[in-house]
This record gives sequence, structure tokens and C-alpha cells, in this order.
Amino acid sequence: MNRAAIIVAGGRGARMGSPIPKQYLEIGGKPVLMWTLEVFYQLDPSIKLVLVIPEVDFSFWQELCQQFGFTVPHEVVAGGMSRFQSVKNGLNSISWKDGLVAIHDGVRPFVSPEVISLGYDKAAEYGSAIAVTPLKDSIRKLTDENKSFYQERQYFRLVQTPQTFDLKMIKQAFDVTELHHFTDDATVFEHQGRQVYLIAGNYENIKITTPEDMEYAQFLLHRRKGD
Ligand SMILES: Nc1ccn([C@@H]2O[C@H](COP(=O)(O)OP(=O)(O)OP(=O)(O)O)[C@@H](O)[C@H]2O)c(=O)n1
Ligand SMILES: C[C@](O)(CO)[C@H](O)COP(=O)(O)O
Repeated sequence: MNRAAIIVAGGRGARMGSPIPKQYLEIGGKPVLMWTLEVFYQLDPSIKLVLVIPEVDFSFWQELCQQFGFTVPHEVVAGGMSRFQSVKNGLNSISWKDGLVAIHDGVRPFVSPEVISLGYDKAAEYGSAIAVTPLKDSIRKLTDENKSFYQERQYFRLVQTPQTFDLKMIKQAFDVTELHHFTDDATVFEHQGRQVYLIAGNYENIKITTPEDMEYAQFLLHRRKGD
């Protein structure tokens, strides 16, 4: 079956506050995005890679690819004003009648190949596969009255990407007006009245969001190299 991956990197990284958006910052000697694309490519070079970045960054990305000798084949697509719009643009660029598509944040370079692989397998079986992890900490629910209440953490999961889907189903799901609660692709899919299937993600698969995440990312790379 055809397999594609949409790597969304159309954001500006406001919470990182760096002069260049976080997806282009270097960790371990190359930009974050290159690590992310490589995980998919090394797992299976036949996966069609679609990279979504802001249109204004197209030439900058081309320069980075030349500078770092980056040769992983990928198609570049213009991002939108929100993550939802960026994913939609990525989906519209895939003309296959059917197949599977993994949607992954460009700023999650530590996704494991096993999670990506499991995502494709389970999405082929169930129509969707959403990577999640159990909570390690206790949690409390806040109220408007400034109170807080214990919550049973076994009923909660932290949501990661990849979120992998049957291509036809997810394209159909994205053919809607964007809603405020569409923070990921699972919410768009279930808005269609479909149930999402959860798979185990990997704890290292952090979303690089704020400056301390960059330090942790460096640490994870050093640990991988055995330094
Ligand atoms: N218009 C947008 C907004 C976000 N994203 C992507 O969605 C992923 C997760 O979003 P987030 O971490 O929130 O990234 P930013 O929007 O860049 O960060 P911030 O909210 O701090 O500005 C990132 O890979 C980001 O580039 C995107 O493709 N298009
Ligand atoms: C898609 C996502 O990474 C899953 O955890 C997340 O929902 C993105 O949210 P953000 O607040 O826009 O970073």
C-alpha cells in the first residue's frame, strides 16, 4: 500500500522566541527538521515525504539543504495560518486515490522508527493510529472558583504525533471548516463521527516548544551517540 508522511513545520515558534523558527535550529550539527525527515527516510525510503513550511522560507530551506548536504528526497508544500491549514495543504498535495498517511510535527525529531511503523500497521487495520503516552505525574482539574480536584490519571493520555490515517478518510475529515478544538488531527478525524485508535508512543518523542526543550534535545542526541 502507498505510504506517505506529512511533516508539518509551518509554524513560527513563538514560544521558543528564537530569531529563526525552531524547526531550523541546529541540534547535533544539523537543523531539527533534517533529523525528523531522516527518521522516516531511514525507516523506509519508499515513504513519500511531504514537508510543509511557510512559503516565505522556501529559499531559506533550499539554502540549508545545500549547506548541510541534505539529500533526503521530499516535496515542499506551503503552510497555512494554523496547523490545521498546513496539514490540509499537505493532504491536498497527495493525489493518490488511496494509501496511508502519517502526519507528524517537524519539531518532534525523536520519534522512534518502531512507533512510525506501528502507526502505519494499525492505521491499515483500524483507519487511524494516534501515538500517546500514559502520564507519569498526578494530575488535578482546575475550576473557575479557584479550586482543584483529583483526577484519575489512568483515564488520561498525552497525545503525540505521528497520527496516521487511511488517506481517503482523513482527506474527507479535513474537508470541513476549522474549529477551535482542532489542536491535532485526531480531533478532526473524530469530528466525522469516527473513533480513533490509540498506539503507544515513545517518551523521548518530545515536541520542541520552549528553550529548555532544546537543551533536552541536545542531551537526547548525546545519549544516542553514547557521549
Ligand atoms: N501554521 C502552522 C502552525 C504550526 N505548524 C506546525 O505544527 C507543529 C506543532 O505546533 P507548535 O509546536 O505549536 O509550533 P509553532 O506554532 O511553531 O509554535 P508556537 O505555538 O510556539 O508559535 C510544529 O511542527 C509547527 O511548525 C504548522 O505546520 N503550521
Ligand atoms: C499535534 C500535537 O503536537 C499533539 O500533541 C499538539 O496538539 C500541537 O499543539 P500545539 O499547542 O499547537 O503545539
